Amino acid sequence: MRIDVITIFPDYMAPLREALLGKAIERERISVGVHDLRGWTHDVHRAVDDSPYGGGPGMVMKPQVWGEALDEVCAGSDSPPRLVVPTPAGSPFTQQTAVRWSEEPWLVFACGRYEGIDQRVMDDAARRMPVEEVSIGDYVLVGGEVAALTMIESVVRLLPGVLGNPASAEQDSFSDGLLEGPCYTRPEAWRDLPVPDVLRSGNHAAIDRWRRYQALERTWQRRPDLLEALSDDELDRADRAR
Ligand SMILES: N#Cc1c(-c2ccc3ccn(Cc4ccc(CN5CCCCC5)cc4)c3c2)n[nH]c1N
Repeated sequence: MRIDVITIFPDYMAPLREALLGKAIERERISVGVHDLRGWTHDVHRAVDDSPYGGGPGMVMKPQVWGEALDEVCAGSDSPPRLVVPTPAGSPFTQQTAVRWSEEPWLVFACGRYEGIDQRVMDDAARRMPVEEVSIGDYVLVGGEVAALTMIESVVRLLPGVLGNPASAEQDSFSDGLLEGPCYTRPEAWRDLPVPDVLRSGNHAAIDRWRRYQALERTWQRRPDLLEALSDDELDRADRAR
C-alpha cells in the first residue's frame, strides 16, 4: 500500500515513522510520502487560506493550491488513489471503513486546517478519483492531521505482516459487533485484586463463554447502540455464552 499525506504541518506526521508504522515502512509493507502543501504556493507569503465567501468565522483553504498539489501527488499511476479528506462534517470512520480501505493500493490524505478546504477541491478531485470526506468522531479538532494519523494506523495494522499477532486484529473490538472484555496478566493477585478464577482454570470452553459474556455485559453497559446493530442470531449466540 502507498500512502500520501498532504499537510501544512508535515512534522505533525512524524509518528508515521515510529513503532508499528515505522516497521511496516522498513519491511516495505507500505510506502509513505508526506508533502508540505506550501510547496504549491507561488506568492511571497506562501498563502494557503483566504476569507470565506458569505462571511463567517475563520479562513478557508484556497482551491488553487490544493488543486495543484493533488494534481501532482495523485498523478503517475494507471489507477488513481482514493482521496481521503478528514472533516468534522464527514461520514463516520469506522472499523468497517478501515477494513475496506486496507484493500486499497493507494490512499491520499488531504489534511485541512482553518475552517476547512474549499469544497470545489473535493468536487474537482471526484471527477477523476474516489473521494471520501470522513470524520473520526463527534468532537472538534483543529485540523485533519491527527485524524489522518488515526485512520492510517487503523488501516495499516490490518495489512498482512504488520501486526506481530494477526489474531489480534481478528478479535478486535467492533469486528464481531461487541466490545472486547477485560484482560489480565501476571501476577495472580495485585494490590489485593485477583485474576478471575476461570482465566486460570485451563477450561478453554468456560474461558470462551466467560469472555463472551464479559464482552456482552460491557457492550450493554458502555455501547448499547452496538447491540441494536447485532442480528438476533448473534445475540442468541452471545446469550448462550452466559
Ligand atoms: N476527521 C475529523 C475531525 C475534525 C477536523 C478535520 C479536519 C479539519 C480541518 C480543519 N478543521 C478545524 C475545523 C473545526 C471546526 C469546523 C466547524 N466550523 C466551526 C466554526 C463554525 C462553522 C463550522 C471546521 C473545521 C478540521 C477538523 N474535527 N473533528 C473531527 N472528528
